[in-house]
Amino acid sequence: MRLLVLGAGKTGKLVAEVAAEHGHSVHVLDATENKDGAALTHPFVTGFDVVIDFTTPESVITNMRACLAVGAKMVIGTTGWYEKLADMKALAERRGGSLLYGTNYSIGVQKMFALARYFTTALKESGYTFSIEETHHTSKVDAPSGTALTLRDNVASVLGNTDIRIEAHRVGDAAGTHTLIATGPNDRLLLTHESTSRKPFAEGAVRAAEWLSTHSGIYDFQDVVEKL
Ligand SMILES: NC(=O)C1=CN([C@@H]2O[C@H](COP(=O)(O)OP(=O)(O)OC[C@H]3O[C@@H](n4cnc5c(N)ncnc54)[C@H](OP(=O)(O)O)[C@@H]3O)[C@@H](O)[C@H]2O)C=CC1
Ligand SMILES: O=C(O)C1=N[C@H](C(=O)O)C[C@H](O)C1
Repeated sequence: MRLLVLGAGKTGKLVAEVAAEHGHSVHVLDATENKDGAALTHPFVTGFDVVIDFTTPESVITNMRACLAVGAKMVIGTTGWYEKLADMKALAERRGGSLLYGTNYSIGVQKMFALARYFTTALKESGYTFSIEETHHTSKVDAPSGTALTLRDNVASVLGNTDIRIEAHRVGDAAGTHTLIATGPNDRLLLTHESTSRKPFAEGAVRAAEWLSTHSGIYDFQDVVEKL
């Protein structure tokens, strides 16, 4: 597969490494090479099977506008842009582009979402209230994390309301820790996922790109992860 990786930061670099390990041909564009999406011309983008984006909440919108408009297939890892999700879906539909987006490509976190639904179901009738804490590195630009928002959606789908507080912490180089807390009058239950490496994000994103290369449409990673 011919892969274009946008972003050569902490995660983009790992995505390129993993994709090369999987035998794909990989081209990476950093911020200088792709300022304001300048590199994403029609002939350039259509030379790739899938584009993977790990950039910033601002750049990813410009990148999606350029790539989806020419019918490209995109896997989006970047978080913090979801107020534009409906616009991007509409663009992809209009122009025949494919879009697979996910707040967390780690399989462990995807399992946590399923466990969170079970955890909430088991505790909701017993008077517990639910909250979320997330901890990331100090250079993270969005808060709360995309994963915390998806975790909240999973809990809310069981509770029937979104009354779930999220507390965000920024500490050192933390790769990402998410905890769902159920608080009762006399005790607390905690469900925690702690990333000890960024590699699983890259592994999941490359697997998502491999899957998307043979599918068309618009997908949330959590809805297709079991099919990869
Ligand atoms: N869904 C998931 O599983 C995961 C999602 N993420 C998300 O991915 C995003 C990136 O995270 P992370 O790698 O940690 O961040 P980094 O800051 O380490 O990397 C982002 C990189 O993108 C570059 N960049 C900015 N604009 C462009 C552009 N137009 N074209 C190409 N490159 C560009 C930046 O360059 P410069 O610094 O020079 O501006 C930077 O090197 C974040 O939104 C994060 O939340 C992260 C991990 C997992
Ligand atoms: O910025 C990060 O580092 C991460 N971002 C994603 C998020 O916002 O949930 C996924 C992971 O937690 C790492």
